[in-house]
Amino acid sequence: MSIQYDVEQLADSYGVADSFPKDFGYGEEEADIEDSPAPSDSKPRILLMGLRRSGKSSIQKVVFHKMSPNETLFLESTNKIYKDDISSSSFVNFQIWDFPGQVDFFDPTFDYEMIFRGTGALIFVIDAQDDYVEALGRLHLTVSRAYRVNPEINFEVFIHKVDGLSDDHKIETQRDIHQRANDDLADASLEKLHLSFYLTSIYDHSIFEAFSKVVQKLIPQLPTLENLLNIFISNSGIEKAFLFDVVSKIYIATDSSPVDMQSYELCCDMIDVVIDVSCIYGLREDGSGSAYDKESMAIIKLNNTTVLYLKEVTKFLALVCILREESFERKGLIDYNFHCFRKAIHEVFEVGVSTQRPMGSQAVGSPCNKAVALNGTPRNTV
Ligand SMILES: Nc1nc2c(ncn2[C@@H]2O[C@H](COP(=O)(O)OP(=O)(O)OP(=O)(O)O)[C@@H](O)[C@H]2O)c(=O)[nH]1
Repeated sequence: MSIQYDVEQLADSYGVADSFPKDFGYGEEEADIEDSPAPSDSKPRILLMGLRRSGKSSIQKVVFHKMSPNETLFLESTNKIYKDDISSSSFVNFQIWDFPGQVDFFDPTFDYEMIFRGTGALIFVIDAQDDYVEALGRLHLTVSRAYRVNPEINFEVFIHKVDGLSDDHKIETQRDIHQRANDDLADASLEKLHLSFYLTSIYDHSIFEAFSKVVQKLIPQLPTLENLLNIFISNSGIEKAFLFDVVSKIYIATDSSPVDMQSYELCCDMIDVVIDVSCIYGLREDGSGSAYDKESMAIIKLNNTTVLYLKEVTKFLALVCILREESFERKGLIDYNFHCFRKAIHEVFEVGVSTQRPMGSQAVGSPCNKAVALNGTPRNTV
């Protein structure tokens, strides 16, 4: 039995008009994209805002630059907006803007309208170990201003540094912040402004999980990716599958069964192991080559009859699956289904690329044929 028919049909029938991501693989498109990248300022943004020392730079460094959490203790205070373009190394085709806590961005010389107009998500970081009354005031001011400029922004609140709190305290803090923030919005007649809350810490996987959810909301192809994963796992006897952005360990999609933190952590750890081993033993003698390429795959058998299976999907994406040992006996079937799945994923994004380039004349990412949608995701103007 194979899933070839289903997934191909799905990919074919999916009229992708969006260009996310700009670069998903190898070959021709890549050269064009490299040749004419979109001006970095026109890329959709994820803003990191919050009071001083709330942990904004640490989040960005840990998630996108592999900084170890302990090293963040030595981070200096940010004193100007730091724009981080991570799209060259990651599937996540966004700019992350880290704001210095002390800047008054409502200063008249500060063009906040321009900033909010091109924003996909605004992450407001609140230090849960500190008194958060001032932070709540600033949260309200920030989101209400941003909402007036661009109501399509996703507003995400990271209740951060929860590693220092007991489980009960965490829940109580979240409830209290949720209640007060929404009361403030109701008082300002902004009930339509929706805030999403996450408990996060850089000392565990919660920050990666929260960032995954933020990024997923900005991926127009998400429902298709989920469908493909559902079809793949149900036809292959797999229990859970994540499509990972390898560099950041953000999962950009998973099947529709619930995510439990332990499975996610296991898969993250597997990516670390594969990349670390590959960096040490996988490169050529002169140090050339890549730690992650088309050949990348790994199988880890755990002592509880669970198997972890990782395979390369695109230059930036890996599929990591969790399955029982007995299902893994049908590895041939799984590999065949994976082959179809991989092809479908490439097609999903290829459709987006080809609809962007009539007669091959326009490079993907060219500002001429791409606009930023209201929610900040790249959108085809044709
Ligand atoms: N316990 C704990 N400490 C954290 C966490 N995240 C960040 N920190 C610490 O918080 C301090 C401030 O972090 P920064 O990332 O510099 O904060 P910031 O919001 O960028 O600060 P400004 O640049 O001044 O706006 C550092 O000492 C970090 O180590 C966390 O999840 N848990």
